[in-house]
Amino acid sequence: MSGRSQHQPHQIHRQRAFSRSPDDYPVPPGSPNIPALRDVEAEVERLALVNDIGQSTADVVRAFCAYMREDLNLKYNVEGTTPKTVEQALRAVLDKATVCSKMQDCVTYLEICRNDHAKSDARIVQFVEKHDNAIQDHIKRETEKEAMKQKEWQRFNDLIEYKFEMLGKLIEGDEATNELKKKASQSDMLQNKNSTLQQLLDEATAAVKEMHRETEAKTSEIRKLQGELQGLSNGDATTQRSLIDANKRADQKEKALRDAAQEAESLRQDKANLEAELRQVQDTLKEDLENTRDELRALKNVHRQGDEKLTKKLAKSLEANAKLYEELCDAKGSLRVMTRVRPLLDADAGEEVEYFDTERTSEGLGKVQSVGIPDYRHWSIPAQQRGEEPKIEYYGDFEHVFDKQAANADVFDEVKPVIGTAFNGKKACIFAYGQSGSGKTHTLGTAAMAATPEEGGIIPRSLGMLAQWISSRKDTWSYTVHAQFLEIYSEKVYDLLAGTREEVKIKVEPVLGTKQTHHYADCSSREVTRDDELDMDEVAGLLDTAAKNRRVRSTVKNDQSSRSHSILTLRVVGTHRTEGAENGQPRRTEGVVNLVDLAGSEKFDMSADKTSTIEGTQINLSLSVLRKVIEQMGNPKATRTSFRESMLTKLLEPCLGNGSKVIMLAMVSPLKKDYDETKNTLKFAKEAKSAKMQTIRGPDNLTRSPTLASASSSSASSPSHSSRSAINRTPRIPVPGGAAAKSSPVSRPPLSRSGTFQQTPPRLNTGVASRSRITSPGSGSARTPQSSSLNALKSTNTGDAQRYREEREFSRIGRSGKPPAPLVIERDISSLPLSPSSFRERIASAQGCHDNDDYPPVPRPKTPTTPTSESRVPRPTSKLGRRNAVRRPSTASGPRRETENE
Ligand SMILES: Nc1ncnc2c1ncn2[C@@H]1O[C@H](COP(=O)(O)OP(=O)(O)OP(=O)(O)O)[C@@H](O)[C@H]1O
Repeated sequence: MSGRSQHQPHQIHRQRAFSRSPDDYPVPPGSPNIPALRDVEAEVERLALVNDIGQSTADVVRAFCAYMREDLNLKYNVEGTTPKTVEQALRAVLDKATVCSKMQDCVTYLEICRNDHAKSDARIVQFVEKHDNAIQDHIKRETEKEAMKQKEWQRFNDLIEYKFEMLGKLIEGDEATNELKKKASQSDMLQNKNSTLQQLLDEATAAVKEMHRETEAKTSEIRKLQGELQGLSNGDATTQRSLIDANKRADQKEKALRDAAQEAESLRQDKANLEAELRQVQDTLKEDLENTRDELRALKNVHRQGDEKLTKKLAKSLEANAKLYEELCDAKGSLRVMTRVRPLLDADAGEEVEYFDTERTSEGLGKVQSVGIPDYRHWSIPAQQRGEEPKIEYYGDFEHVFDKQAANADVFDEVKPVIGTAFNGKKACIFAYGQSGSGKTHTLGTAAMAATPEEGGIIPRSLGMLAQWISSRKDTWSYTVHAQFLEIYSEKVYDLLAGTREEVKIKVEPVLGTKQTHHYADCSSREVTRDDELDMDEVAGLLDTAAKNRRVRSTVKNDQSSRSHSILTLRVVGTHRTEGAENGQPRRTEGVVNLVDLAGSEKFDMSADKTSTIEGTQINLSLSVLRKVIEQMGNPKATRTSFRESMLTKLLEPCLGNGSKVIMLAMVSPLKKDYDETKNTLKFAKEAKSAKMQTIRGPDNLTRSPTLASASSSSASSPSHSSRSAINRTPRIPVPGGAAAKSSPVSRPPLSRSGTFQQTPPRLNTGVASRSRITSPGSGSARTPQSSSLNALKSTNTGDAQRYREEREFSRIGRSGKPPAPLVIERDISSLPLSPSSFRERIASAQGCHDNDDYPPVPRPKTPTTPTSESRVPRPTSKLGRRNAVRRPSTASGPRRETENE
């Protein structure tokens, strides 16, 4: 407290000093300490400058110095005071001042704060004062507003109340309206009711009126009746009379009733009589019926006996027919040549037509079947200028000439006797020759597509005939048929029925009893019979497969030109059911038919590509070899044959001789542009025809010694011959298609050690130069001819070809005598599409066209099957007329060509 009280005056003083600079303190003149004090002040300033001391401290020192100066000036204004003392005093003061200054600083700070607070308070007070008024105003205004709101609120409440009041009134009004409406509707109803009641009332009134009227009327009526009654009661004669009449009528009716009763009685009597009569008749009839039944039974027995006799007779007559048939074929010759002129097709529109004369009459011979075409080669220009016609060059006399109106059925009628001989155990071969597009495939029926079954060619018709043949002989014969379909393309052989396109190997086998060898295709054949019937589905499937597999190509002449030769071989083995069965040697026939669709002969085409050129060359080469062979066979001076020069003739070798019946179909185009090829084909046909005249002979006749040839042809019937022959020293494989294939019931050797012929493996290539390969489970690979050569040798000693087959069969089956495993045919034709008119239909349709009893064939009426072609080229009446007529329009719808009159 004392310190504080001490410092209070200083404090006040210092407060004043803060506001002064050192210069404000003047140094009293003459003061000895003054310079030292100045130093202190300077030092303080310096220290303050370098921040060694705080500003407040510096201020304190400065204030103190100033104080001291004053003090000194006041107290020590004496000379002699030493600066050292002053300085020490100053230093002590300074130390004290430092402490003080710190305390002073706090005090000052507090003071400042207090001042600031005071200022703030003042400002606050000022602010409060300043704003207090505004607040007061605001409160005042708010209060006023509140009052107004209260007022408004009051008004609003008043309004609401008013509205509620009005609403209540409105509701009351609605209720009143509804009430009114109800009352209105009630009033309507009442009105309606009222009007209804009124109406009812009106009606009732009217009814009452009516009743009144009626009452009045009744009353008047009653009165009237009363009047009448009065009149009646007076009694009159009229009523009496009517009563008498009524009585009479009643009597009459009674009488009529009595009469009717009498009649009914007599009728009842009649009925009883009739019933008795009927019973009598029935008894008599029953008796008759019984008698008739007995008679019928007796007749049936007689008929059965007759039937059996008839069946036997029929079988005999069938055989006699077949024999006659063969004789007919023999009489007609081994090689028969027929020509067919293709009709015009739509594709031929605009083409110039060749003239054909097919009705040549030869003096002394009557009509002969030949083909005449104008010899344009020798039709010189001067002759043309002179108006001369070209000379007609004739080719023939052929077996038959089918003109453009002939149908496939007509062709088949001509060739079917030959096919029939094959079914009966002979060999037959039908081949179609001609330029590309001339109709070979159409005639043979090998194409996959045929618009209708009726267009079916020789192949489907033959199969139809075969089916008929087998079924009609079912009672007496059992047949097994095997089929093989080969294709020769570029001198390579393929199996058309196989799923693959692998080349078939050609092997050579010796012919039993001869020095001959034959070629055969080493591939499997298909059995097409099942349950003693021709399996039509199987056959149709095979034909479809073959048609699909055959190589065809579009050429200038034909859209679907066959680029290969195809050979369908059918081997028909028949076993008689009874004849010889009792002693184990059933009568057996084995026939082969070959149906050959040759590739089209062609002119060399400069513009053709390499493949076509090679193809064409190969085709022409093989055809020329065939031509050469036929020529050699017809030439008695020929010493050799060219069978081995081409694959075609190699395979056809066995069926072109050795008693085989051959038909050549020479196909020609009707177009003038094909003149050269037509002439060429006709020339070949003419040559073949003359070959027939020389009696066709097989290669044996030409190349073998007469002894061997005869041995070959009669080996089946002369068992001793082979033993005489030198060849019995060499193992030989019998070729049943040779002499052994012939039907020879008498000389048949014992059938087999193991069983019947049904167990014969399906070998096909008998009679043609091919041999089937058999694939059966467990039997391993195909059996080759050499594998059974030992057995063949043994059998050769017996001299019987049939026996050799038996031996071979026996060895194939095995010594155990077990029958062979079933034949397995591996093929997959599921992916092949069926043709629109499938072979099945074509065969079935052909089946209905002929039966087995029509031998010799009855010529069918020649109905044109292609009316368009018929209409295109009408038959000319005269030769010249015909010649001119051939240039008529090619199609009915196509462009017409002017008749060219030369
Ligand atoms: N008699 C015919 N009636 C109706 N059309 C026929 C007749 N002959 C042939 N054709 C038709 O002529 C065309 C050619 O016939 P096809 O294919 O049979 O000739 P091709 O001689 O076999 O020929 P390629 O040797 O080139 O195979 C075919 O469209 C065929 O339908």
